[in-house]
Amino acid sequence: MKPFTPDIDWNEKVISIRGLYKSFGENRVLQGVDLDLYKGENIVVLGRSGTGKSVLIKIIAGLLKQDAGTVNVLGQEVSQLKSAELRELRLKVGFCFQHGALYDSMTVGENLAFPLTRNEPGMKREQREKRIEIVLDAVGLSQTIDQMPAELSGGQRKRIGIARTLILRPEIMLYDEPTAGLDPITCIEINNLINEVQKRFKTSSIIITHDLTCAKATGDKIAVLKDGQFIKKGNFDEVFESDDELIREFYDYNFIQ
Ligand SMILES: Nc1ncnc2c1ncn2[C@@H]1O[C@H](COP(=O)(O)OP(=O)(O)OP(=O)(O)O)[C@@H](O)[C@H]1O
Repeated sequence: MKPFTPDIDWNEKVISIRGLYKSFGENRVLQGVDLDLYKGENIVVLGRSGTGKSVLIKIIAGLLKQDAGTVNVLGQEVSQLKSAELRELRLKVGFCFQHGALYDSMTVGENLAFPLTRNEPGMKREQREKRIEIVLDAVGLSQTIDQMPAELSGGQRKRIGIARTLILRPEIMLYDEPTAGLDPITCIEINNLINEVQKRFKTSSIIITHDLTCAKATGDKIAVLKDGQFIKKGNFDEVFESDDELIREFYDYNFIQ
């Protein structure tokens, strides 16, 4: 299990969700979700494919609108924000997409510079280069600055995707399936990186996954999503020491298949 994280501030919630509902036509995806993320905490949202994990983080990032319920992020009610306010908030909420979402025609350095030139146009070139240096160092890939994304391995692309999110210095990181499609050793490296980012950049994170090894390594808390609701929350041992049939089923599914 992940060692105790001393830096969590239990007095400050950075995300607070109450009574969240979201359907697509007849497909009722989220049916009364409550969740609190504290400053400095990593929460893993665990659930099988199609349970609504991505929908949840897209609502948090203001990319989708809920049908009912409240989503408070860094003190602001996301659904009430005007588009300029939402843009401001999104700079503080970094979204790490499943496939890294890098631009194939740009070098790694250009991919990293892009969010800065777009969102902080007044920034001096040296400052931009310094920021790029810092995030590349943080993900351990300084040597790739002039490479094209096609020349990188899957794991390296994920790292650069994380660096590109970090470059705007977000307070919250949302990781969408960070270990999907990676071999077990690379998964461990990504899990370690997520924990290093938490420590070094003082971020609070929601990590969505169906990878129990990732959940165990990165989650200060695990929240298991099933049938549109969280059926269990707690640290890894609290969740998985349970005799609850739904939890056992999920555990067995991960380790047997
Ligand atoms: N924009 C959309 N329009 C219609 N249905 C959607 C939309 N986005 C998601 N859904 C549906 O919502 C459900 C949950 O999708 P979601 O992508 O959140 O699952 P997930 O838990 O992240 O799964 P996975 O682990 O496979 O990524 C699915 O049934 C999906 O088809």
